[in-house]
Formats: sequence, structure tokens, C-alpha cells
Amino acid sequence: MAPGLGVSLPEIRLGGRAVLSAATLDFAGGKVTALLGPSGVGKSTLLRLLAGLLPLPAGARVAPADGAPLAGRVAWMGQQDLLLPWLTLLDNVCLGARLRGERPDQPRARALIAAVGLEGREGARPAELSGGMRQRAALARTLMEDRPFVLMDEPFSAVDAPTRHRLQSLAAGLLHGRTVLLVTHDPLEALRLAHRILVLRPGPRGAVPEDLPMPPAPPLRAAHDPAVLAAQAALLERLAEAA
Ligand SMILES: Nc1ncnc2c1ncn2[C@@H]1O[C@H](COP(=O)(O)OP(=O)(O)OP(=O)(O)O)[C@@H](O)[C@H]1O
Repeated sequence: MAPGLGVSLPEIRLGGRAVLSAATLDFAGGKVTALLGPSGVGKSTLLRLLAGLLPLPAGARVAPADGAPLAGRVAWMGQQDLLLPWLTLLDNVCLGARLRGERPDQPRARALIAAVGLEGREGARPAELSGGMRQRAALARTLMEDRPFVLMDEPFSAVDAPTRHRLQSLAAGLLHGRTVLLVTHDPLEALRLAHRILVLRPGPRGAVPEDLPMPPAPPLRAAHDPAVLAAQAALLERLAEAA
């Protein structure tokens, strides 16, 4: 089971504007936390701060619960698949190791490609794959890194609804036991996958994270579970209020 992550941030200002309010957040180890909120509220900013893609301001603390540093233990998956068009699927999945000058673990890459349902397509270039297949390839590449912390910024937003549903089911199994922070605009995605949902509500001193009550069943929740449907309606209302 991956460790938890303690985060304490001062007010985050970008372009002269308060984007995120000062906040202390504890992300439970081995659990998925979904982050929702209106467009431009600061979801990606929070994720980028944790990923080290934005510099942490003085006084900020991002500390894994096991006491070891976070650096080098984070996998990232974004909205764009970022597959290199000139590489095969197998080489794309192995890209991280190659960039680090390591010998890729090809059997592991092949096993992950099979796990995301792309067995037999190892030699295909990204242009030969559909959008859903490319996102599955990106998921395999993210998991190839085998990091305890996974940060996902709208990973499935570019695919159609049935494909997204399948990708969510796949991700729930493959991400099991990792500490995941998932940014999404899709309330049902959050309710199917997450142990905890945070809604970022805009405020005068930056956006404030608020917990949402969760349905009793653990993830992966069924989309037709009445408790999930009720929570979805409540979440939509909360998002409309926050917008
Ligand atoms: N480097 C930057 N410099 C100045 N302002 C920035 C920078 N990066 C983001 N912002 C601003 O910070 C705010 C939050 O942006 P962010 O991308 O985190 O929002 P978001 O909630 O992820 O939005 P979306 O749902 O549309 O992806 C926005 O107003 C954005 O314009």
C-alpha cells in the first residue's frame, strides 16, 4: 500500500491573483482522491505544484507519510496522451526507462499492454491507434513507472463516454493500492473511482477545497447504484453553486 501525502500550502498567487487559498490537506495512502471544481478554479495548479511542475513557494510542505522524499516517486498522466508518433506502442510504454538511460523491463511493458487490452498492437505507431487506444497506451505508460503516487489531470476526458467507462474500470484495478489524485470534470467518474471527493470552491483569497459526502459502497462503484446517482445530483448542484 502506498503511503499517504501531507500537503500544506500558503496562499498560491499566479499572475497577481490568488488562485488557491492557504490549505492543509492529507491524502490517504492507497486511496483515490478526486478533485473537481469550475474551469479555471485551480485544480491543475494544485496538481502541478504536487508534481513539481510549478515551484513550491516558501513555507509549502509536500510530505509523504513514510518520511521519504516525494521526488522520483510520482507518475503523471494528463489529458493528452503525449505518445511520441515515431515510436511503437511498446517503445512508448518503455519511454521513461529509455529517457533515464535504463534498460526497459520489456516483459513488464508487454504485460501492462495486455492489461490495458492492447495485446498484439505492440508494434503499432500512435497514428494507427484510436483515441481510446492511445489513452489506454498512456495509462500503460503511466503504470510502467510503477510509482506509489499517481497524479492524473483529466486523463479520460478526450474519449467518448463508453470508452471512458471502460477506462475507468481498467484504471480502478490497475491503480489499486496507489495514492492517486485525479482531476476531473466528470462527477460520475469521480463517484465511480474515488474514495474521497474534494470540490474547489472559488473564494476571495483563492479556491478552498471542500469535502463531499461519499456513497457508502467502496470504489469501483456501479454507475446505476442509487446512492451514486443521488450523490451525482448533489455533486452537480455543488459544482453549479461553485461556478
Ligand atoms: N503560469 C500561470 N501564470 C498566471 N496565471 C496562471 C498560470 N497558470 C494558471 N494560471 C491561472 O490560474 C488559474 C487556475 O488555472 P488552472 O489551470 O489550475 O485551473 P483548472 O481548475 O485546472 O481549470 P480547467 O478545469 O479549465 O483545466 C486560472 O485563472 C489560470 O488562468
